[in-house]
Order: sequence, then structure tokens, then C-alpha cells
Amino acid sequence: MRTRGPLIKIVNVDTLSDDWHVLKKYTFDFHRQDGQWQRQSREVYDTGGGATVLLYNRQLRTVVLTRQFRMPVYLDGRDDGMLIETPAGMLENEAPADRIRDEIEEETGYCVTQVSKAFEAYMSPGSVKEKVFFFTAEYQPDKRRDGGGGVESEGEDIEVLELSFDEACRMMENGEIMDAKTIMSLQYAALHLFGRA
Ligand SMILES: Nc1nc2c(ncn2[C@@H]2O[C@H](COP(=O)(O)OP(=O)(O)O[C@H]3O[C@H](CO)[C@@H](O)[C@H](O)[C@@H]3O)[C@@H](O)[C@H]2O)c(=O)[nH]1
Ligand SMILES: [Mg+2]
Repeated sequence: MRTRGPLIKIVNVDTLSDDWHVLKKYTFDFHRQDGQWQRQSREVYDTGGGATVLLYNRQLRTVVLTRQFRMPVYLDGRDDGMLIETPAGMLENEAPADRIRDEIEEETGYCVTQVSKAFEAYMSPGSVKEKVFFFTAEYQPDKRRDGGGGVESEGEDIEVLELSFDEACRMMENGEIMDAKTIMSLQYAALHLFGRA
């Protein structure tokens, strides 16, 4: 484990794209473990971070997931580009707990008063500056205001799936669920919320 002083010195920062999010190229000198300084460059896409939630009902032993089109998944050649995910959103400079409460309503239509923080994780640290805050929240089936579906003007067209937890686990194991935050959330639930049947 490294204990000595500055690890890098930034030499130059180029903005390669500043559109939806910002993509920058950092040139820096990196202090190697053998004491040498080595010049490197890395492209970093900064999304501003995100939050996600596992909506569950302990008594019914169910979870609520979403299904939506994801362009990178389509480009990867996976079927029609549709991905099953836990509800999630970009932070947009808001507190993660507030953001995820709004996102639950926008995407699923459920109204949830209490969310619990589970953990935080870097999802793709080689090139994406995105830390995701993971939450869990218990939903009540009769607390659904509308059908959710996301914000149409932003191009969202989200299907809401209420599944038994065991079915969701089977889908994770047979590859129908392939989204990292969803797999992490279901595994967290198996450890801390439900035992696996
Ligand atoms: N116009 C435009 N829209 C975009 C672009 N990229 C994404 N969008 C759309 O902008 C909306 C953002 O919705 P949010 O619900 O706030 O974010 P999210 O895309 O669901 O992001 C969450 O999940 C991601 C995937 O796991 C996470 O990466 C992210 O941190 C967050 O948790 C989505 O409909 C998305 O398709 C873009 O380049 N241009
Ligand atoms: Mg979303």
C-alpha cells in the first residue's frame, strides 16, 4: 500500500467534448512505486454521479424494476437494447436521497417516504467519473400515484416491472438482468433484506 506523497502532477487538461456530459483529457506525471515519474494521459467522462434504489416489499417478497432502451447496450449487439434496471437517475447537483425519491416517482409512479442508504460505488473507474449512491426503499402497492414511465420530453419511455424477488434472482442468473447496479442491489437484498428461497 502506497504511503508516500504526491501521486500525480497534472500537466494539461483538454476538453474534448462538452455536450451532455463533459469529456476531458488529462495529461499528468505519475509517481511510480519505483520512484520514477512517468507521463501519462487519460480521458475522463464526468457524469456528475448518480443514485439508484432497490424498491422492495418484504411481506410480498417483491421488487420493482424498470425496463428501458439503452443505446450503449444496443450498440453492444444485445437484442433490442432494452435493459432491466433498478430505478436510477443522475444527481444533477442535488442530494442523492432527495434525487432518488423524485426519481422513484418519475420512473415508477410509486410514492415512497423513506429511503435507506446502502453503499456507494464507482461503476467504471477506468474512464468514467461516476460514483453511484445505492439506496433501498420499501414500497406499498397502494401508494402508486400514476404509471411512472419517466419524463417523455427527455425521451424516457420506461416500463415498470413488479417481480417476485426470487424471479428477479433467477433473471440475474440466466442473463436476463445484466445491469451492474441492479445485480449489486439484488445481491445486497439477498444478504440484508430477504433470504434467498
Ligand atoms: N439528450 C440526451 N439525453 C441523454 C443523453 N444521455 C442520456 N440521456 C437521457 O437522459 C435521461 C437521464 O435520465 P436519469 O434517469 O436522470 O439518468 P439515467 O440515465 O437513468 O442514469 C442512471 O442510470 C445510469 C445507468 O446505470 C447511471 O450511469 C447513472 O449514474 C444513473 O444512476 C435518460 O432518459 C437518458 O436516456 C444524451 O447524450 N443526450
Ligand atoms: Mg433513469
